[in-house]
Amino acid sequence: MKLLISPINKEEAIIASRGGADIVDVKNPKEGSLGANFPWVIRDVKEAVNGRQPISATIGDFNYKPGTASLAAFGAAVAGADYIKVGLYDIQTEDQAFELITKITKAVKDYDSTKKVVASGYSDYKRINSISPLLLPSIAAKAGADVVMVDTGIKDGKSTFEFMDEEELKRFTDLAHGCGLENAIAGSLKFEDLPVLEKIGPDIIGVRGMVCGGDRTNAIRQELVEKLVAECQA
Ligand SMILES: O=C[C@H](O)COP(=O)(O)O
Repeated sequence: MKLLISPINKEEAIIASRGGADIVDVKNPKEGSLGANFPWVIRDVKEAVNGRQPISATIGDFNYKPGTASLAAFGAAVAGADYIKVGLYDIQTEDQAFELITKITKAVKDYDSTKKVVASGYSDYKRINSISPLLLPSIAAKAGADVVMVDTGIKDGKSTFEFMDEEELKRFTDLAHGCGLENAIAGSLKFEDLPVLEKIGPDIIGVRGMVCGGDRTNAIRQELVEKLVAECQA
């Protein structure tokens, strides 16, 4: 399992990078679960990480605005993100999801076909009235994306495991792999979730709170990143 770690600024990005993250993920929690950060922050992080890891950047918890989303995705790609992540937040139908992901993918891949698009659903989709993440793999594959992800939409400390059990997360993983996509699982994951995550077998796990000592409003701690890297390699 690769480790995607979500710093909010350059200083935290350096800590995540030094600690051994596989992907350094730039986001802005003040603007939501997959809140977008500023282009200059993405650029700063890219420069600070200096090629040691790929950079990912979130473009927001989106509603059905394919034009706005594709322009944001293009901006994140130009700013240096290798992975461009969109959250399908206020998306109610499969057609809306398909169009949103298709346009984002076109915006990114026309610019640089090596960049990867990550389409994220939410494990707590029922409480935010979004579509089930289990619908995403086939839609994202048809739309040309590379990775499907699940995260929590509301960051109130409730974990993805409170909304989707091991069997559902395994189904999500198998569906993604069956469609030729990579998948990622995130959402207030804890160290004690690692054994079950190993069983589920996602390609990537995404964390912030876990490496901030349990409270994602605190800063990322290098020793916790190192501990996570060591436990994932054990
Ligand atoms: O992409 C990963 C998220 O930032 C996870 O954050 P969290 O572990 O605090 O829920």
